[in-house]
Amino acid sequence: MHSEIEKVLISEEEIQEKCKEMGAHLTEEYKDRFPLAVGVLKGATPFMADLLKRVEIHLEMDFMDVSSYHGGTRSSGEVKIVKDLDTKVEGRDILIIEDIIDSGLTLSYLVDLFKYRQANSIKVVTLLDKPAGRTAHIKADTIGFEIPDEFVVGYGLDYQEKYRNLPYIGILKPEVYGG
Ligand SMILES: O=P(O)(O)OC[C@H]1O[C@H](OP(=O)(O)OP(=O)(O)O)[C@H](O)[C@@H]1O
Ligand code: HPA
Ligand SMILES: [Mg+2]
Repeated sequence: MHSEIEKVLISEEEIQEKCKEMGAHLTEEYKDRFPLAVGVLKGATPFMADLLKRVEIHLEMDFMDVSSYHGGTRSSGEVKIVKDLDTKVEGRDILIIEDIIDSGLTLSYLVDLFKYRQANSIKVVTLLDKPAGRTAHIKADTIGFEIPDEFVVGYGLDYQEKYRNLPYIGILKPEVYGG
């Protein structure tokens, strides 16, 4: 698996350090509240697990599965709900947890949905932001790393459902796409 990676963009240590930093920030931001942390399946799961271990307040966790890439390197432009939340959103402080914001279509879909469901507040924390990919006009409130316009894998991010279990963020060798 590692031999298919051309370059490590963000190391495991850098990710863990960032989770500590962002966790401390969220602890402060949500003190005296009971937010609903919404993990966006499947990509956000490693980040959500590491980040929330660093948040020192009570919170509730739930998951939503939306998909638009269907395993490939480009968004289909159509966001589909595969699994909805089990929790009521009305009146809640929603913290959306994402691995990456690229075109922004997934996030803008979710923010609109939670507004419609009458959340009290909606904030977004993302590990990666790829501003060059943006087509929807949307920004995260807390960003771990800004990355260049490259397709990345690892730490939840997939290519054809593979590489999610790498502990770092990397770029694939071009021949991996060619095959
Ligand atoms: O800003 P966007 O262009 O919408 O891209 C970001 C979204 O795309 C990926 O999910 P994907 O739809 O591939 O599902 P997955 O998490 O199951 O891989 C990623 O995990 C984000 O949720
Ligand atoms: O760069 C990416 N890699 C993997 N999945 C993605 N989904 C949006 N952008 C990406
Ligand atoms: Mg994906």
